[in-house]
Amino acid sequence: MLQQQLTTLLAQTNIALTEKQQQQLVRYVELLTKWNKAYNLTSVRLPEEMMVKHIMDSLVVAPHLPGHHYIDVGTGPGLPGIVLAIALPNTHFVLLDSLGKRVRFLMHVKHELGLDNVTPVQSRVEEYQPSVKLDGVLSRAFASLQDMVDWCGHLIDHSGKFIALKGVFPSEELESLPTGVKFEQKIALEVPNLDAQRHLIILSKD
Ligand SMILES: C[S@@+](CC[C@H](N)C(=O)[O-])C[C@H]1O[C@@H](n2cnc3c(N)ncnc32)[C@H](O)[C@@H]1O
Repeated sequence: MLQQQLTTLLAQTNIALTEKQQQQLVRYVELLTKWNKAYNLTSVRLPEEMMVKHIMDSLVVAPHLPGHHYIDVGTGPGLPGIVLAIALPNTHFVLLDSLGKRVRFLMHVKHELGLDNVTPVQSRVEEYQPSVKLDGVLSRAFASLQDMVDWCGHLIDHSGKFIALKGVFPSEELESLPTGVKFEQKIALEVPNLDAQRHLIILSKD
């Protein structure tokens, strides 16, 4: 049933996934549903709702990630990082969260899905030092753009990007960006069966 729903949703996008990738996404929703009861991972309880609000909402970011090394800051249960790691198997994602139980869940998902391209890390982002040069810092439901830039500035150099998944276009947040950072691009995202605005906001160092 979840597989059928995923197939129908994917048909409304230009994202092509193999059967294995689709099975991994379905299994991830099953794990989220199972462990949500014990770990309180997301306020979305129903798997069919997760498929739209979490899986598709994260998946539509995949075509907009050039490069091969990203960090998902405040990833929680792995959103968008786990979904993107499934969709982009040649790209590596550090999945960072300060909460131990969420990172334990991510280790379990990594193992269950055989995801070699994710590294779950428990740390406050301000204290984390990447071991490789990162192409971008991703975030979803994490912080204001200003806080994201303040807390994550040390993670990227001038070629890296800050990439935030937002709802309503964050005009006020963009007006109060810290100095040394510039707005590069906004991308309006279409999420099938989701009646809400979604934007990708891309910033870089000035
Ligand atoms: C609202 S949740 C969003 C989770 C996920 N990105 C999503 O879209 O569902 C924010 C997450 O950020 C984490 N977080 C907040 N401040 C943090 C910090 N300074 N460093 C690392 N993680 C942080 C929290 O533990 C929480 O899991």
